[in-house]
Amino acid sequence: MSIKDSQELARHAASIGADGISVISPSYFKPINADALRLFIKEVSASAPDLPMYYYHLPGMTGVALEAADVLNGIEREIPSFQGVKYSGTDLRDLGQCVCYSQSRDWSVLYGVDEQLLGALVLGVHGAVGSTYNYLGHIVNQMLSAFNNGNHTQTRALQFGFMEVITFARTLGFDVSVNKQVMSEVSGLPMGPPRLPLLPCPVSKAQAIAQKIHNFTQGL
Ligand SMILES: CC(=O)N[C@@H]([C@@H](O)[C@H](O)[C@H](O)CO)[C@@H](O)CC(=O)C(=O)O
Repeated sequence: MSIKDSQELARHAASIGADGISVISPSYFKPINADALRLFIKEVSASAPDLPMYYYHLPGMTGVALEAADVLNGIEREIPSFQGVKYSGTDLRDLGQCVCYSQSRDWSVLYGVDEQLLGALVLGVHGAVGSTYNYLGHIVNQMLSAFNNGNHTQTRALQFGFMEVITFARTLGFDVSVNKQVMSEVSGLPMGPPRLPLLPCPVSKAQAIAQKIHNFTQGL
């Protein structure tokens, strides 16, 4: 996504009354350091200065593995509307530093690696946004309740269930198109094909994953 496209989308979000905006790193021409990425986020934010801004850290997709904690460092001085980060990386030390930095600034840190949410909860994240919650949302809610009630045994058991489902899906090949087909299988609502270059997922693959999800949720 170019800076001009991002700014246009930010202006559009403001014009339709959105509650906030979120920016991922550009992934074709990549920022060479955290300062460059912070400047990019600042320029996008300037197109919608009244909207809360979140940095969406998604290194697996963008290929930009800069530490999110470095991006956050001092960002409030450049972007007054900055409100937090969605962290979809697996580096729990970097995540922990983001949570630590956010505490005194009253920002939100949301976690996005569903198979290791528990580690992030222990570090103090404020919420979770993940693709598997499209069909396992009621289970992650149970997990959050168990965690908040101090029931470590149940929290772990539910996290292990997520791990088992996602590991199984990965052995078959798990990407956005597979996930979309799994959503169709689980919900019964046809979601349609993915956009190119993603290819449609064979129905049998999605059905096998949906069966695994069924076994997990029925076994609780
Ligand atoms: C790289 C990726 O797609 N991560 C997912 C996870 O929910 C992920 O699918 C899940 O943890 C399984 O690995 C989300 O963090 C990202 C996501 O849902 C999105 O941006 O649409």
